[in-house]
Amino acid sequence: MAIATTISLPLTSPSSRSLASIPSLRLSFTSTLQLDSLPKYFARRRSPRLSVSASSAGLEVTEKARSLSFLDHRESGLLHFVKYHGLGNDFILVDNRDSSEPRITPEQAAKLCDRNFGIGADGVIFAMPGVNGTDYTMRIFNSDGSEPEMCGNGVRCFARFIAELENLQGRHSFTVHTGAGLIIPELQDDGQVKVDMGEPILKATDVPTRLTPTKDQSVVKAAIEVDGVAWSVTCVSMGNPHCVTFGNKIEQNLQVDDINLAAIGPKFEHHEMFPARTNTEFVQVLSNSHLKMRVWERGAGATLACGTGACAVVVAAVLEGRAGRNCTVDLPGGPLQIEWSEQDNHVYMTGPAEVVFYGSVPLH
Ligand SMILES: N[C@@H](CCC[C@H](N)C(=O)O)C(=O)O
Repeated sequence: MAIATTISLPLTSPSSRSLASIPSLRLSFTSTLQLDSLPKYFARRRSPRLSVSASSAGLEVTEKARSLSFLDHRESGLLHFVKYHGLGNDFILVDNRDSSEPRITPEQAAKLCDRNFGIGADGVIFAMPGVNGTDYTMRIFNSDGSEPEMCGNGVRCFARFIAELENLQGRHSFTVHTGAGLIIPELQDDGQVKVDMGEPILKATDVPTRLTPTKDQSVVKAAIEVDGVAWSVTCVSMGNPHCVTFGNKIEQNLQVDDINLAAIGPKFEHHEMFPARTNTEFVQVLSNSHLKMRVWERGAGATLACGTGACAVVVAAVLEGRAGRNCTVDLPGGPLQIEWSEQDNHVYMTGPAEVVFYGSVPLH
């Protein structure tokens, strides 16, 4: 995958004026001593810094020019980011390690996620200081500006982002506080990221769903009418709510390629049985260890992949007796390996995360 770096340039062409005469241009910058793969503004937290001044670059800058920096103004209104994707589920990653407040508002996030007027993404993810003894906190805004508790593909991207930002000193794993509790990603030698996604939540009121529990306190193979059709669903929370279906009254075994997601997805998402809205997974069983799914995400619509969704799908498949605890889940963007461990009841997700490009964007 080619990596493009977006470079912010002054609006005035330097060719028409000498560099030093541009009053707003400040020519000092900092750079890390190590050869970083991220641009200079994503400095490693613990790296010593080397200051390169304007004079060492062979250019003169007046005091006045220093105090009236055009780039300073531009910089202060810029958001530096790295775009990542996990199987086509794409995110704008923001280095927010110096503050527990997201650098941008939900409204700004929604604008940046717009695929025509913004950068284009399914969500914005903030890498923040850890709390309660964890190494980091991850927060995320969906592309509609709502804030989910967790994001599976996002946390793999987050892990790769942190590994670029920080000197992990040989560590391959760290702890991440999320709205879904403690999440532990582990960077593997082959570049994939394995994530301990914690325990699934099955109690109906905690998912949350208003559907009447069918088994203990959980909703397994329950009937729900959506758009005039009786669907069979299992509700699972991976910190965020999921409604998993393998079929309905008309089609007991779904052929997921035939589903009109844009039509049916929003009807599930906003159904009165889901007070916090829901993500919905439509699943086809290919074998005892191989599932195929498409997803309609709460706050983001149809996406190419959903990590928490794939985890919920395997939990639902086990509860419905349709598959074993170790599955390959095919999503439109590619496969994820999911295991629901019998030993610790945790769900483990393994999959890729890739850099797409670096950039800076003015904030409005
Ligand atoms: N794509 C994500 C899930 C993102 C959050 C979701 N849209 C929600 O609102 O719960 C994943 O990979 O898990």
